[in-house]
Amino acid sequence: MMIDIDSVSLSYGTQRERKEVLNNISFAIKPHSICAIIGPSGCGKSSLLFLLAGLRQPDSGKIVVKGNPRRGTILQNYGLFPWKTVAQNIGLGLTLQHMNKRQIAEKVTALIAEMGLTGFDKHFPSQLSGGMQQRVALARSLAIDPEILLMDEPLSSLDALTRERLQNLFLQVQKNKQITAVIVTHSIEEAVFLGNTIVVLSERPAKIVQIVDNPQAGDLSYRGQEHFYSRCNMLRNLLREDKNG
Ligand SMILES: Nc1ncnc2c1ncn2[C@@H]1O[C@H](COP(=O)(O)OP(=O)(O)OP(=O)(O)O)[C@@H](O)[C@H]1O
Repeated sequence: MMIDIDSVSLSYGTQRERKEVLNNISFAIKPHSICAIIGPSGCGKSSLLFLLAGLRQPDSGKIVVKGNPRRGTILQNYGLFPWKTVAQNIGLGLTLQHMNKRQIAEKVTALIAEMGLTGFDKHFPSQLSGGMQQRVALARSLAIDPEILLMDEPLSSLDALTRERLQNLFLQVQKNKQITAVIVTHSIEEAVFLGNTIVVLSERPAKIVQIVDNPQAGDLSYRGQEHFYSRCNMLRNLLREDKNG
């Protein structure tokens, strides 16, 4: 296993006013696979991603990441710097690693082309559509050649077709570069299309409702298949049962 999440619990607040967010969460993520995390709004998905990114520590339990992989993270709202251009935003991680300027420029140019952003390198984020900003955020996290990519709603607020195009693009990159990815999503279809494993969380405090094995994920033709719809329905029922139950 690449990542082992073992009996993890987390709360916010003080002793007197504790808000329990994650309750005894355990699952494992295989190398080079995609794990989708889905659950009701506010249940604790982003908090779980924060723990995986090492930005926060659990109250109890542990998260073990094998080796010392390079981790790329895309937090909600893409985290782009508005005063930096597309090229500067994408090259940020490399600049921080003190890579030389020529190498950064080469890598950034290649990523800009890969993400279909050619001609926009000198633009600022505010001059781009939401979908383009999300591609910049994806390019920035890919620039450091992450072995693990952690993403919080990276494709939200896109129209359906742009979202599907970016999902396809992401799948191709993830396969080519053998990335282990975790994606937090509100979208049942996205979880089923991308997630080799789908972790279904309950209302807060989030417990595991089910861990769904989804071997067909990663196949670009999956969306059009009968089985895709039955998987989506199964997931919808799991989420609904939890809400009603
Ligand atoms: N730093 C914090 N301090 C206190 N409470 C917090 C903090 N961060 C998140 N919370 C609360 O913890 C709960 C879980 O938040 P989190 O963002 O993890 O949920 P989520 O499932 O990602 O939500 P959404 O689906 O709406 O993005 C929410 O009730 C939120 O208000």
